[in-house]
Amino acid sequence: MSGAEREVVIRLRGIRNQFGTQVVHDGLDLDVYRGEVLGVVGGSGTGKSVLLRTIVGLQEPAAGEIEVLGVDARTHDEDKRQALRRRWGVMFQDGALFSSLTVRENVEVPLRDVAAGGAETARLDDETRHALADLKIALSGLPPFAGDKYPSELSGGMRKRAGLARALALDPDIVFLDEPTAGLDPIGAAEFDRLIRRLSRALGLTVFMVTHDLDSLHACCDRIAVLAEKKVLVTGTMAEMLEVDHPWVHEYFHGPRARAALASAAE
Ligand SMILES: Nc1ncnc2c1ncn2[C@@H]1O[C@H](COP(=O)(O)OP(=O)(O)OP(=O)(O)O)[C@@H](O)[C@H]1O
Repeated sequence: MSGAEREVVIRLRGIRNQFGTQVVHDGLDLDVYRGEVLGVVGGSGTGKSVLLRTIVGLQEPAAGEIEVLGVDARTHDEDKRQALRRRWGVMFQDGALFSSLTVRENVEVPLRDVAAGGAETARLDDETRHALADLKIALSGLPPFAGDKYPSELSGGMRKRAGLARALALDPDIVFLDEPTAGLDPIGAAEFDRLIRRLSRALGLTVFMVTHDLDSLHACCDRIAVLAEKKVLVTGTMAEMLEVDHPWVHEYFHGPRARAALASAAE
């Protein structure tokens, strides 16, 4: 399907972010299509995490338009913003789990929030909420016993899966992942990549993934967006990235690590 026929679920236009005199983004545009896994890459400090935070409303841009699922994400209508927030899930780098809650209780947090918001799920009883949480825990590839564990009792990889389970709690249209494979060993990272790919395909999830991991780009991303020069410099498939004539992009996609990732993807 060509880009013109696909549904745009995230549309950014003219985004500007700055901290004091430091301009991180200026005139940044990006379209993300429904059902795709988009990998967002760029040098350190190019503003990948700031971009993610901007889309999910944790960072107010100095300028620009943000449309998510057809809704103006910068609307001042708090009800609209809340309704939109329920349609995406976010997994931060360290999982950002509450350490005093079990994994199941962590996954239940968004389900409780929805109930508190008085939406149609307000009648969720404890048993249903537990069952829904357990479903997301299983979907994220965790064993059933993980639900009763506290985050500190889990491995790094399991904590990430728990963070993913929480991000999936409300059956989101879009999942935002901030460096999901950082800190995982190569086997754990490859398993996580496969999980993301499977979930995206099975659930029709759109995935916005900030990553440094070239293996992940090969294994699970449909498209890649490169941040450089304060904007999205280029978007395209991995094959298209190999053709881009820009010093950072060339070094990144042709350097020794890229060659190793390409070789292992071909195995
Ligand atoms: N809350 C903040 N206050 C001031 N400066 C910030 C803030 N958040 C981010 N920055 C700055 O914005 C720039 C981009 O940060 P960001 O974390 O998005 O980079 P990144 O591309 O994700 O980097 P990395 O790959 O190293 O994680 C950095 O220079 C950072 O110091």
